[in-house]
Amino acid sequence: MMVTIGLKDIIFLCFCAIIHLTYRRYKRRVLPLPPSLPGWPIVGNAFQLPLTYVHIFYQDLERKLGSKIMYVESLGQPTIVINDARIASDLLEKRSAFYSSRPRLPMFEVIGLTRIFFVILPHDDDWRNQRRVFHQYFSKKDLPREEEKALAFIRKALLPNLYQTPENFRDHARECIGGLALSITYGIPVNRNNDPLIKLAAEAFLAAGMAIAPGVYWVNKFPFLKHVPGWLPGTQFKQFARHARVQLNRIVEEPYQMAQKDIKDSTAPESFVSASLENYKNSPDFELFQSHIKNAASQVFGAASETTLTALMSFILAMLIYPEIQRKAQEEVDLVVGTDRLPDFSHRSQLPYLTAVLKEVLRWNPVLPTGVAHVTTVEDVYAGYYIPKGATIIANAYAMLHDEEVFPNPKEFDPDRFIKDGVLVEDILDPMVTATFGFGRRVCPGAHVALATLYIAAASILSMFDISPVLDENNNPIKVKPEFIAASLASEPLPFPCKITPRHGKDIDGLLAGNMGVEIL
Ligand code: HEM
Repeated sequence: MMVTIGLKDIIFLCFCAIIHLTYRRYKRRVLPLPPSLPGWPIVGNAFQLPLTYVHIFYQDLERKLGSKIMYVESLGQPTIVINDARIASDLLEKRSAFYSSRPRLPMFEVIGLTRIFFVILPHDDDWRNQRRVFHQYFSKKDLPREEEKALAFIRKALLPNLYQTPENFRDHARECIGGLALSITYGIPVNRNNDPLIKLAAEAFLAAGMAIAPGVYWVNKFPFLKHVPGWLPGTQFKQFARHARVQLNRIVEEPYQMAQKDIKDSTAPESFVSASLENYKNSPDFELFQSHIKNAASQVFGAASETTLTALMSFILAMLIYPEIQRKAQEEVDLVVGTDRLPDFSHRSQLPYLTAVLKEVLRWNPVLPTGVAHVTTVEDVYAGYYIPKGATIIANAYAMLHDEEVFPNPKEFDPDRFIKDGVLVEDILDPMVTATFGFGRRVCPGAHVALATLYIAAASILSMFDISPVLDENNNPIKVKPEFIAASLASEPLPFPCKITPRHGKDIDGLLAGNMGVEIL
């Protein structure tokens, strides 16, 4: 059927367009932006925004401006900061169709790898396809498969290593979590100690985390800096970017090629890569999906390692600083598990105090305190405020989880916020569900895997070891102040001394029988 458009229709369309444009201009002129710091002409607030502890700066800004939704601008780039979980949910979840893209990351452009990791992809088809591939494998109903692997890595790698060389606890935690991520993703053999891919990944993903973090690099604030020649003073970020490109390319390619070889040789156990390739092998778009699978795999490896490690290190730090809470959690584990077995996943639902401890770990030191920024794809109005199209949205998980009205005395580590008379309370914001893992369509799709890993690591450590302060030369315990990395996406605790010793009355050799001496997992 032919549709003819007459002059009347054209006039009507023009009329609608004029009304629409006038309304947009009206909104922009009449509606205020959210409360903001006064900025300078052209640069806006660029010089007022810090490069470190950005989440704390925005928490303080809330007090100055008296608002949990704020506006800052850097060289014309608008940013909306949200310090409240309900507002974040109203925008990032209820209006997720328009709040789910990602901002440009000039530092990643300098590195030259903007299309690989789907955490930084805009809200487009490549992102949709990679996220779909991810969900198909890591669905909640398949969690027992990941739990089994996590149990094996904790028992065969983390616990024996902590028993043999406890002073290297941070390296052991990194190797166990990294190895687990490598194994889940690629199914390739992993060395219990000094695996070269885990070492490479730690460096490469730290570099990626710094390139994504809202502070850290001036080029993310002043994108024109990426055109400045690398020989000029002050452009070390360009050398850093070259180095990061090589490392990130290697971490995308090397484990994937190893997995493919094992699949060809039929020696590969099931993994995200092998199952996903099998799943798409008859698809007419197989080649396209092969590249999605390779990229999504490096994303899984990266997203799972640094984050879960940060949560585990926060747990160890909290147990060190709050020994009475550690004792209470150990008593619960002993009561449920007994002293002659190791915890497994069947005990999880019977350990409410440990669950409260882990919620408090995620609240006390949010793993990604400023989350991962979203970006708006249309202009919008919220609570009478104008939200521009293309605005960066920072959902400040730290401010939400340290809100004094919800969590009195927020710097104190206190699991009793989440438990009353031995029962988990339900009428409080739950860090296992809200803020920690982000919001809306971009919410972390691996949260269930992360929580399972954190649970089994924490329960196993509590059941076997005491975490206590190192003694100084006068035999006095060294007091550790909780301090966290200032300039990265993940808030990893800074190195701290601590003693990890077998618990009195536990037959550690008996408990670990069959798990010791496994060098390749
Ligand atoms: C304690 C550990 C973890 C924390 C705190 C965490 C947190 C987050 C956060 C805040 C985001 C961004 C959400 C948003 O944009 O609103 C994210 C994204 C993501 N996470 Fe996690 N995560 C953790 C572990 C994991 C694990 C174990 C996996 C994989 C098995 C994973 C896979 C991903 C992926 C693939 C994305 C990108 C999602 C997208 O952009 O669509 N994460 N995570």
